[in-house]
Amino acid sequence: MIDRGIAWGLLGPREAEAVWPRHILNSAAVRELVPEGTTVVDVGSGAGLPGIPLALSRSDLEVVLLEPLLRRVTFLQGVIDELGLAPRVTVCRGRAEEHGVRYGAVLSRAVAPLARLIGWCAPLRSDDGQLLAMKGSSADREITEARPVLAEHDLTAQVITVGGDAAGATATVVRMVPRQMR
Ligand SMILES: C[S@@+](CC[C@H](N)C(=O)[O-])C[C@H]1O[C@@H](n2cnc3c(N)ncnc32)[C@H](O)[C@@H]1O
Repeated sequence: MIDRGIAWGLLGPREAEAVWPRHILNSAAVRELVPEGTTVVDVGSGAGLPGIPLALSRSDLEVVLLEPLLRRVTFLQGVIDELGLAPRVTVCRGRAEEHGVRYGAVLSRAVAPLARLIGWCAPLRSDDGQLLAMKGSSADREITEARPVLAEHDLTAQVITVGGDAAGATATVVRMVPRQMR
């Protein structure tokens, strides 16, 4: 699977060794924050991150991988078929701002600065849903920059570090919920 990701240009050749900690375990770490049995959209899924590791580690979730680029959508459909994840996991070709479906968890990793991401993702959140944006060390700065957009959507943001169990990978996630849900 890693070879195929490199062949398809979805992973750098020098990234092969780091795939487990940097991509797969980092992605799976977000499972701690996703409520049981909910619907999830992975916005800008790319090579299936974080949606595929999340779906593999949480069989209670229905996961939609949302991705605008045809080549990546074709790759993702191949991964879903090979891993036997259908119909629980599906791929949808499209852009977040045009998707128009609502989910319990709107997930993203390395897609856009938080302020832009909120504008795309907030309309995809169900009434009791949350936005989960996987970010690195820029999380606090991005929250500060996104304050006007957070207010516009009546959302509050919190930085949470997840993972760090025996597998060792951690992830920094910005969790956004309506002010009254906090
Ligand atoms: C840097 S890649 C990250 C892929 C993956 N999430 C990861 O962590 O490796 C960003 C992805 O977001 C997708 N993307 C860009 N704009 C988007 C939009 N408006 N809606 C949905 N996906 C978008 C791109 O096609 C690309 O696959």
